Order: sequence, then structure tokens, then C-alpha cells
Amino acid sequence: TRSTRPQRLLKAVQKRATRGDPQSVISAIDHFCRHSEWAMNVGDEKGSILDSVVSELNPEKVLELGTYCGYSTVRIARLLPPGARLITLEFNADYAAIARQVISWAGLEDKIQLVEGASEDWIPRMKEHFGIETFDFVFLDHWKDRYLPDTKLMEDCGLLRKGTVLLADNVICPGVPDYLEYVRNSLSYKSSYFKSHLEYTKAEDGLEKSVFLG
Ligand SMILES: O=C(NC/C=C/[C@H]1O[C@@H](n2ccc(=O)cc2)[C@H](O)[C@@H]1O)c1cc([N+](=O)[O-])cc(O)c1O
Ligand SMILES: [Mg+2]
Repeated sequence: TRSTRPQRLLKAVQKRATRGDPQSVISAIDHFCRHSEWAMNVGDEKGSILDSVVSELNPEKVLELGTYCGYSTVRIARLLPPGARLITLEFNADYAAIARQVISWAGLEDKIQLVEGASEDWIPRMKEHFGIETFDFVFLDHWKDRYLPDTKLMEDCGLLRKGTVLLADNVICPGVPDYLEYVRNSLSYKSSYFKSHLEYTKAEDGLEKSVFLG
């Protein structure tokens, strides 16, 4: 039977990228998505904004919601200081299997824990299962109707502290109106919009950065 797009993306990484070189893995995926098949990675344009937010924050404890093929997982983990940890949640077992191989090709498995399952099931278990007190940085890029409920769940589980940064992909396209309304109007967040473009296209999209005020 025909291969899947994530399988073809992984093949492109194994063909073009150098083992142990995260930047070459990122470039290989961007090349594949520009020249062969579009895929829903955050991409190089929004990816540079993601890079600057992560570099400025230097987070120790990172949560990513929505691994997909591991593109943003690699982008974030390559910038983390030694000892920092990234937990990434992936619901789809086939995507998780591809992402594990992409992460391994980049040589970043020591910094990353990929957990298979639903965010709503795992967020309440972060403390007892992973020994996490609070997260310094959360990247939201999973099902768009889960951004708001999962943010409220993280608040309720005490996983956010004064200064925790939430960065949300796709706030324009496909759009997350209920989440945007919440973080922009809640007194518990200082929110700002980074205008950009939908990955590999000219359509508008952007990232919303929201600092939890406690
Ligand atoms: O739909 C989009 N993203 C949904 C992503 C979902 C990912 O999150 C995982 N997950 C992990 C944990 C969960 O609890 C639930 C799902 C899913 O298994 C999938 O791997 C999207 C769409 C466009 N687009 O242009 O159409 C562009 C983008 O950048 C996007 O991110
Ligand atoms: Mg996205």
C-alpha cells in the first residue's frame, strides 16, 4: 500500500539530513514541504519566531502539545540548555513512531520525552508521573479546539507559574478564536501577537505569546 506523508517526510530526512545535526533535519523537512509535499509543521518563518522566544526564555521545563513529525520538537530541543527537558504529547501512534525517528536522527533523544496519548489525560498526570512542578514554556500546536480547555486544565493542575510563557501556533489559520479571546481578555495573561504566514504559504497566520501572571 502507498506510504503515508509522514513516512515520506522521514525518508527525506534520512536522505538529506546528517545524523546528529538538528539544523540539517529542520532544513530537510522544510525543503520537503516546500518542494515535495506541504505538511503542518510550524515551518521556517514561524519557526524563527519560535526560536527567538525559546532562546530569550532559556526554559528548563518545556511542554509541547502536538508532536506530529517532531519538527518543532527538534526546533525547540536544539536550543535548550544542558539538563533542560522537553515533554511532547502525541495522540496518533503512527505520527509518534515517525517523530521518534526524526528526533533520533537529530540526536536529541536525551532532551525529549515523547508521550503517546491525549493531552487531557496526561496534563493531570504531569506532576506524579514526570515529577514536574511547573512548566517554564508551553508550545500549543495540537487540535485547535483543545487549546482553550487544555490551558484551563494546566491552570487548574497548577502547572503554570508566574512568568510561564504559552506560545500558540495557528491563531489566524486555521484559527483558535475562543483561545485568543481568553488569553487576550483574561487578567491572568499578558498576551501579544506575532504576525507571520501559514507554513510554506503566503496566507496570513501568526503566533500568540501569552505570559501567565499567576
Ligand atoms: O490542524 C492542525 N494541527 C493539528 C495538529 C494535531 C497534532 O496534535 C496531535 N495531538 C496530540 C495530543 C492530543 O491530545 C491531540 C492531538 C495530533 O495527533 C496531531 O499530530 C494544523 C492545520 C494547519 N492547516 O493549515 O490546516 C496548519 C497547522 O500549523 C496546524 O497545526
Ligand atoms: Mg500548527
